[in-house]
Amino acid sequence: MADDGMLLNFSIPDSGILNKPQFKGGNWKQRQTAKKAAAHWHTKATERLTGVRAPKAPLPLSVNATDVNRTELGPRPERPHRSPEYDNDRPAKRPRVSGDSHKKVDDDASAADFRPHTDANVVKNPAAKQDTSKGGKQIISSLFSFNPTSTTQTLSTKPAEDAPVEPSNAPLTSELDTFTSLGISPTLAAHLLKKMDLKAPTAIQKAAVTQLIKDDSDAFIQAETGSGKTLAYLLPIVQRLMELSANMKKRKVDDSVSRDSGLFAIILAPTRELSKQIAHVLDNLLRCAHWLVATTVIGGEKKKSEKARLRKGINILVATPGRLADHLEHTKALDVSNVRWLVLDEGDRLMELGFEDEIQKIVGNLNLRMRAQKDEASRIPGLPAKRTTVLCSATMKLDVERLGEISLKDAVHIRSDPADRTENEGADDEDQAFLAPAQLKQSYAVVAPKLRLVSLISFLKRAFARKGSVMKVIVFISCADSVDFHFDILTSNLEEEKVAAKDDAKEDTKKEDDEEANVKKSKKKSVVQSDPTKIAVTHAESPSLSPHTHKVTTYRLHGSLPQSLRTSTLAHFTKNNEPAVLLATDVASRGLDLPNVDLVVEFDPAFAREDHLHRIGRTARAGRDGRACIFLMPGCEEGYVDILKTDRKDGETGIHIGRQDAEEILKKGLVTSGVMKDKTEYMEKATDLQLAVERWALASPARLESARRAYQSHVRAYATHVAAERGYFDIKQLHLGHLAKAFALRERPSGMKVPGLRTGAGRESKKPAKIRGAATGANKSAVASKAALEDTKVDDTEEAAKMRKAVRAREKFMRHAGMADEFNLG
Ligand SMILES: Nc1ncnc2c1ncn2[C@@H]1O[C@H](COP(=O)(O)OP(=O)(O)OP(=O)(O)O)[C@@H](O)[C@H]1O
Repeated sequence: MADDGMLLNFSIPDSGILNKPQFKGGNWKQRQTAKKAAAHWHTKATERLTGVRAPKAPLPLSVNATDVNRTELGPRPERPHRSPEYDNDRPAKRPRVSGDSHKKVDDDASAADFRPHTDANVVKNPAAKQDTSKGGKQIISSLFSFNPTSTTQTLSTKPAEDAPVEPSNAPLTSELDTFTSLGISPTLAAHLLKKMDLKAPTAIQKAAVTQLIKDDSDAFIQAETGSGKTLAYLLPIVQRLMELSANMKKRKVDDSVSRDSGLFAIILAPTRELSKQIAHVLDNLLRCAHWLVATTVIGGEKKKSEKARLRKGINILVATPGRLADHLEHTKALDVSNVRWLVLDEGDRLMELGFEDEIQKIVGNLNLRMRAQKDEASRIPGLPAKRTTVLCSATMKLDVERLGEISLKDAVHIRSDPADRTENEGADDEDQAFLAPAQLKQSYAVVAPKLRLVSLISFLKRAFARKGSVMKVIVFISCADSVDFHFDILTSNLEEEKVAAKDDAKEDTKKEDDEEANVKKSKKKSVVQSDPTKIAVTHAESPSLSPHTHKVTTYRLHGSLPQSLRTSTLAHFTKNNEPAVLLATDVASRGLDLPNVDLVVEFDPAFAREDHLHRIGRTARAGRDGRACIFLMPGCEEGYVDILKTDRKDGETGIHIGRQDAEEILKKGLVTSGVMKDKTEYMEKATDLQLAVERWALASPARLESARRAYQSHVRAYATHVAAERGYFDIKQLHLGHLAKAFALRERPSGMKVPGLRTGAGRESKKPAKIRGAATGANKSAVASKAALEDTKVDDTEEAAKMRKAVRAREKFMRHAGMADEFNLG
């Protein structure tokens, strides 16, 4: 019988066509797994039978009649098929067009990074994606996508000139310019030559020594960095005291000057480090006049032992203002009635750090004691009747004038003799003395925020690649937290992290959706290094910077470290004859004379142009060669190059400042073979490095906290550029999401919380009042400062007010960031 047209009409019972299996035995987990597997198999089998796709949850163990009948009505509209990876790969937001990304400054920035990847924007990291395996949302974005483009890229730069430049701060070369020709005694001159290896004076020494030996007028000394200002004021003081001693001997009034004869000279310096350095130069000088005794009183040292030294008798005192004012009030043994020389070194810095009150107190006290002594007529024979005050400062602006009013009377302005210097012809008169040394080779690197960290590592790797080419490097970073973070990164073994990252990448392609496995894997493979920010460690070998041939040591220095540690760190860095890099805040920018510094890197630009000149002045000292490179981000920061160019006039075009791009830095630093396998090799290496750094940070909560802290402090510091320069460093233009990547962070800026410290540094509405205020201020002043820069007629008082405002903002920032100690307030 033909069965054509015959209909089978049966329905499937509610209980399903397949029986629900019973699971017995094993533990709970095994039973659950078996149950799930059976359910899955059951569903698939039913689907095959009925042709209907079962809804995902809850999993039915049977298909009922209604579902079958539905097939007659037409299939239920199906959801589009989603691959298991779909959830991970799906962009969280509509992708923005490349180049837009830097415009939006909130924590959205991070989200903007995770967009569907294409070959064009992703090199290695398979898609910028959210990774939830480590708890909390993480954003793993590509390093090379959506970076802002340089605004000055197309402008051609003048090629570097090979013509040798005459050093501007070197000792004079004329045979007539000797120390004795300036009035220095043959004994002292011989000591300078034989014991200190100083053959001839520098231009500023010639001018200052001649003036200060011949008369007792007050003086204002202004000269460029590394030109020997310390000896310019120390030599005449020691010479005069040696003369005094010789005269006393001749007259047989007394044996000679000894430590009991009284305190004759005080030198005030803004920082403890600088005070110690001055004291060290002085001690070297006094080796030829052993009867003269010098000491230091500086903040951070034990007052009791300082008092004991003062009681024993002192002739020359080097001090920080706070500590000296304290001793004047509380140490009876400190008699200042014989003080005839007062030196205020780094005067602008003294004022910037708010030492005005202390200096006023000190000067008042000295005046009072001198007047009292006049009445007693007990003056040491030969001791000048008048006190000479010498003020050394980079600039003669603003607060320095005020300091001059407090301390100087009819001062002589001492600068390098123009006849000895052929440079600077076009420089304006006021700033003539404060310029970068002529022989210093300057450059700038345009690096997008995401690429900052890998670029820094590459830059340093390249610098130390060949043994002996670069011995010492100083990297300036805006705040202590950031110094700590970068120190931890550079002293960690990132290679091990890279291996772990590669293994993970392979595994990830196999089992991308297995979260549980990922968590276990990351726990197992994360190489747990020593915990960061162990305060006692201030130097360590840097595996990522050390080539096979030699080791590179990384140091850190900032004001939050205990004084003893700072002193020992500087001493270690100074004595180290092997390649070394010092990561430092501006605590190392002023006056410090660290030998053999070949290169200064301003990873974070200075808060003001003057600070920049002081920083780069740590190299190219006393006629030696030196290089300096400043990192700038694409966009408004690039305009800062114009400020750098006005530094020293060189014909009509200004100085030549070389330019480098991140791409070039990464290629040179990471592709060590020198020959790239393909065009993207450097990108792969940079991505590996970045992943290693991120993995390093994720390996311990302490590291993550240190990274967040560094990031937040960095953002805060960014808001404190001086008003006149805030147009170039506009916090509103700062891409916080991209910047977070340079701190190894995979979090949205708004989600960051650092225990006990700052809260949210991302979304504007969530910013702490401090940042909000600063950003708004920055915004307003950006307009004002741009106008100020354009308007050359801005008067001094207006500029002074702006500068004061900026200084106050910076002080506030320092206090807020727990950096009051940054400048060693004595
Ligand atoms: N006449 C000289 N001949 C050779 N070297 C000198 C001479 N005078 C000083 N120096 C060296 O020059 C270096 C810089 O000196 P110093 O620290 O006094 O400079 P400075 O002008 O105070 O710099 P800064 O403005 O950065 O504080 C020191 O290493 C010092 O030994």
